[in-house]
Amino acid sequence: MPGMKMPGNFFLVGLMGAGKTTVGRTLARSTGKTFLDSDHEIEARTGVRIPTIFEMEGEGGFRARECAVISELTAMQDIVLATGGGAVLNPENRAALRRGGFVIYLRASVDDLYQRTAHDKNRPLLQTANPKARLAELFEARDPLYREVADLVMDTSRQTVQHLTHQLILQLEKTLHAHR
Ligand SMILES: Nc1ncnc2c1ncn2[C@@H]1O[C@H](COP(=O)(O)OP(=O)(O)O)[C@@H](O)[C@H]1O
Ligand SMILES: O=C(O)C1=C[C@@H](OP(=O)(O)O)[C@@H](O)[C@H](O)C1
Ligand SMILES: [Mg+2]
Repeated sequence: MPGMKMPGNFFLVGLMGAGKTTVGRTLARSTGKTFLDSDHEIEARTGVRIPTIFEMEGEGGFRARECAVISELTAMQDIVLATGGGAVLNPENRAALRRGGFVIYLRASVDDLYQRTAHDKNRPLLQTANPKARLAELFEARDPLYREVADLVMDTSRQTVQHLTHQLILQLEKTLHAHR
């Protein structure tokens, strides 16, 4: 639905491999909004990739940078923001997300998340002996936090990115219309 205009910001949350970055980009294109990704923003500001930040500053250093970026980006207008999977861990970030826009939780099964992230070396938290077990732990710990901030929960299992984007736009139109 290119050219269709909807008001406000859309923020995507969910685990690694949920499709926040991929779906966020297509959703922005379809709604005429600016696409931003908190991880890309952190990489642009530091000049290094995410794994290097984890190596040099630990997860705590990364989270501090993520919090600063989320605070800034959630105050912008007419954007689609793909957050990093751990952004919801910080209550400040959760408040900023809820305050600044319409929050969409992209949900997927652990099996799907694992398949989508298995060959990617850019997620330091999954560089373990058993990344699938790690994803299952993260799912357990974070699913309630994603639900807490979400205005809309979208199941992404066995759905193409194109189909999901289309479904999302239909859902958003319906929800935003009902709240008018
Ligand atoms: N609905 C989907 N179906 C199949 N593959 C997907 C889907 N969404 C994302 N992917 C793929 O999964 C990988 C991770 O997607 P990404 O957008 O980086 O997730 P996130 O930003 O949530 O970690 C990418 O290779 C992407 O092409
Ligand atoms: O879940 C997490 O804690 C993380 C998710 C990553 O983003 P994606 O969810 O886009 O993979 C990235 O922010 C970092 O590796 C930490
Ligand atoms: Mg991403």
